[in-house]
Amino acid sequence: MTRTPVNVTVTGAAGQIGYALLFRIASGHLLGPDVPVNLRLLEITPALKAAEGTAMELDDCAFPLLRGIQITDDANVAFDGTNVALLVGARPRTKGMERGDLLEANGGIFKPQGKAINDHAADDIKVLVVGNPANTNALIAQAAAPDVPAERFTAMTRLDHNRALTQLAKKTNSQVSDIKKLTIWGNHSATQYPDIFHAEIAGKNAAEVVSDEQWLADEFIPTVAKRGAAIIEARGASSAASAANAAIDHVHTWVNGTEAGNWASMGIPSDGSYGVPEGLISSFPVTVKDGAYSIVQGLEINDFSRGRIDASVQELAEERDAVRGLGLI
Ligand SMILES: NC(=O)c1ccc[n+]([C@@H]2O[C@H](COP(=O)([O-])OP(=O)(O)OC[C@H]3O[C@@H](n4cnc5c(N)ncnc54)[C@H](O)[C@@H]3O)[C@@H](O)[C@H]2O)c1
Ligand SMILES: O=C(O)C[C@H](O)C(=O)O
Repeated sequence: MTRTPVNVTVTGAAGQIGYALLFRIASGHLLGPDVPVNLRLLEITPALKAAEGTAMELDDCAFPLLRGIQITDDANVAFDGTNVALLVGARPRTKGMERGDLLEANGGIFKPQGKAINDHAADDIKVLVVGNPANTNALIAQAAAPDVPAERFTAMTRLDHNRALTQLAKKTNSQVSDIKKLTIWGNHSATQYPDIFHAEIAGKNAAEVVSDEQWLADEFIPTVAKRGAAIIEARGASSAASAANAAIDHVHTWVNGTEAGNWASMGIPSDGSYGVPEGLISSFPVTVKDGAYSIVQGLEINDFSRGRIDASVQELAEERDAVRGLGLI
């Protein structure tokens, strides 16, 4: 049976994450090896030519699953009938730019894109926001799309999750595949909290295996939370291939589900669980079944974790208040 192609829109398609992402979508890593895709590339007008260059290379790969590529600078066209939207293009913070300026500049991008999704996307639309500040950009887009169920707007903390897996595996001389139930809580920022208290390494409690609170507080958490800045320092550019990989993981999990006995971290609109105010787009542990995620319930949060979750959530609340003050939500 021939399957109907899934429409996947990527914004910022000519950027560095776009370049690392598009080829993996087209080769079947996003949705599965038997799912054909149509790609829609949204860029600003001056970057259309670069996007055309990437599309030429996609053509030259002769990917059997790639059924079409459309390039546009019009969000209404880019999101028409879209099933999966990866919002990567964002305004980076430049020298002298205050946080409020950054939020306002991104509001100018994510508000119209949210509206275009609201007006044109397919009923089953799933949105992943990668462009920073990802959680609050997702909130802006979601607020501009009142006809789309709020839970379809998510923000990426899977890169943080993957970073934490590797740091923990290195510390414990284990394999990343042995580690389950790790959680990123809060914002995709330096305040995020990677939590190993419920994680398991080959079936044993990770915090007990590590048994080193100083390493946790002084090395593990700051290494994971500040990894983006460390990559920028080392590469002279922000993480791209690992960010694209995490975007693939996030959507793949959302569409295909979590494995039994494990969960993933996703930035999602809070339902009030774990004391996170309802509506904030915060990272939680989630399981996914049949294309829908649920927050893992009933985890005991110790004092060490509580203070850190609260601090990151407080930052999210401040960002929400700032964009509310700017009339963006
Ligand atoms: N959530 C995460 O874990 C994570 C990780 C890494 C990077 N990021 C963020 O992802 C974003 C993109 O990173 P990059 O390295 O690809 O940046 P980049 O500067 O290489 O590319 C961004 C692209 O977005 C385009 N763009 C700008 N405004 C647009 C608009 N209105 N519509 C469509 N396209 C638009 C630009 O023309 C550019 O081609 C940044 O905000 C970065 O901070 C997030
Ligand atoms: O682009 C950045 O500021 C860093 C990025 O969010 C990352 O975590 O690598």
